[in-house]
Amino acid sequence: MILSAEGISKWYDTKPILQNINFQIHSNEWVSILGPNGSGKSTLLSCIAGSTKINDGQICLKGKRIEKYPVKERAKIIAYLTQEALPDMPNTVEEIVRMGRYPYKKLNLPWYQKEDLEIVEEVLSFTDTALLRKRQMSELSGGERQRVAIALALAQEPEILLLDEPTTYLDIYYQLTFFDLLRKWQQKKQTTIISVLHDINLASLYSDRCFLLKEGKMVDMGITSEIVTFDNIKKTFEVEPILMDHPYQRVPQILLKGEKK
Ligand SMILES: Nc1ncnc2c1ncn2[C@@H]1O[C@H](COP(=O)(O)OP(=O)(O)OP(=O)(O)O)[C@@H](O)[C@H]1O
Repeated sequence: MILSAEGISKWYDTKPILQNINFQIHSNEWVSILGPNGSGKSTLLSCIAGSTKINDGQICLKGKRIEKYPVKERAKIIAYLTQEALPDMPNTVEEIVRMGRYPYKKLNLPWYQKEDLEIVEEVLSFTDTALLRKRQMSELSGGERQRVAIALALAQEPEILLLDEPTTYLDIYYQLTFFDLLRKWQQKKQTTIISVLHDINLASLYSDRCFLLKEGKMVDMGITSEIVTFDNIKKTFEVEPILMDHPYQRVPQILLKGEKK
């Protein structure tokens, strides 16, 4: 087990945001966190990243409480791609992706060793950002920025990759390319992926397990095909979906009914 949460709760002022959340995540799993707007998904991810302090319970990373890790040590294990796009920085794409190697910088040695530059090349090519390497962030489109942010996270070579709505700015070509790429990366590097997703169909296609959150509580968790059910979707999102079996992948996919004109 690489990560565990025991009875975690979070509140702002007196408002409960996460209530008594428990889970265990194993190495090399892909877990998606699903739930309606405001259900606490991003907060949960931020707590796992160690960026938001919990008020109760504990989160353990490789058997040690997350708050005990020095930031640089934690960054070697966890990369966290937040919902906010990368800010405009006066740097080229290549320089930004190289920043992902910072946690590995050794005292009294230059920032980039040969292996750092090799991994930067690998992620630039993996994320299809090599052609953008000399461009400034301010010159990039939303989707291009998103791919640079992903490249930066991968350059950290994390054992756990936390992704908060990673497809927001991506068209369907890059959504699929990105998820296929992540799966390849996961197989190659044995990465554990935890993603907050709104797209239930993508979650169903790519995740091993799903957590279903509503109003800060865990409604259900388990193997994706057992979580993406009519009853769960209705109960959690208050929408009645049509559930279909994907003709090739044999996983559940949802269709929305909508009103006919
Ligand atoms: N810093 C904060 N201070 C006060 N309340 C907050 C703060 N951050 C989040 N919240 C509240 O916590 C609740 C959960 O927010 P969170 O962003 O975790 O939900 P979410 O499930 O990721 O939502 P979405 O799908 O809309 O992104 C919301 O009601 C939000 O307003």
